[in-house]
Amino acid sequence: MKTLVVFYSRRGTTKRVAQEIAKALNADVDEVIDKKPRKGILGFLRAGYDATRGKTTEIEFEKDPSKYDLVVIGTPVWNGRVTPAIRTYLLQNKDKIKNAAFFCTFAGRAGKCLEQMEKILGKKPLLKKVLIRKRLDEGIKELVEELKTLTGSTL
Ligand SMILES: Cc1cc2nc3c(=O)[nH]c(=O)nc-3n(C[C@H](O)[C@H](O)[C@H](O)COP(=O)(O)O)c2cc1C
Repeated sequence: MKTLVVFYSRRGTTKRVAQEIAKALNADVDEVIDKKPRKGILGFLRAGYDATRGKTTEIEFEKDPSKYDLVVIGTPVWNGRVTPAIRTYLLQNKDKIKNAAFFCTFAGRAGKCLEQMEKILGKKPLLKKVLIRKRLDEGIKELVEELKTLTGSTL
């Protein structure tokens, strides 16, 4: 059963989750790069604005999701929403994703991030998980267990 973990991360939190679950599941990892500058105060402000407006962006990634049975997709929450990078990834790859699982990392309010991802993909993910930053270790442990159950039984 081939699993790919795809993520976007501005500050490394979502990256850490993606790397740890990929290791635990023996899965491949692919980082989505947002070509728009997101660093500094201007980058931060633009990030929130673009997420709120539902903007797409220019992205780079390497792996072909159609080669996998399950694609786990992770994003930070920006203004209660999915990031432009993962919005764009989902739009570009929705026909190539057979089965999806979603997770997001956030500081205090996950908003409608995961619901947005589901809507963009156009089908129900097999699993949805929110991970609050202050209890990240706990969240990673739970997510790994849930994904192991999923990959052991459903696929
Ligand atoms: C532009 C911007 C908007 C954010 N909006 C929210 C939000 O609405 N709710 C929340 O809980 N956290 C919000 N955060 C915090 C991030 O979701 C959180 O720190 C996340 O874990 C960062 O992931 P990363 O380190 O992979 O970039 C926001 C962060 C940024 C940069």
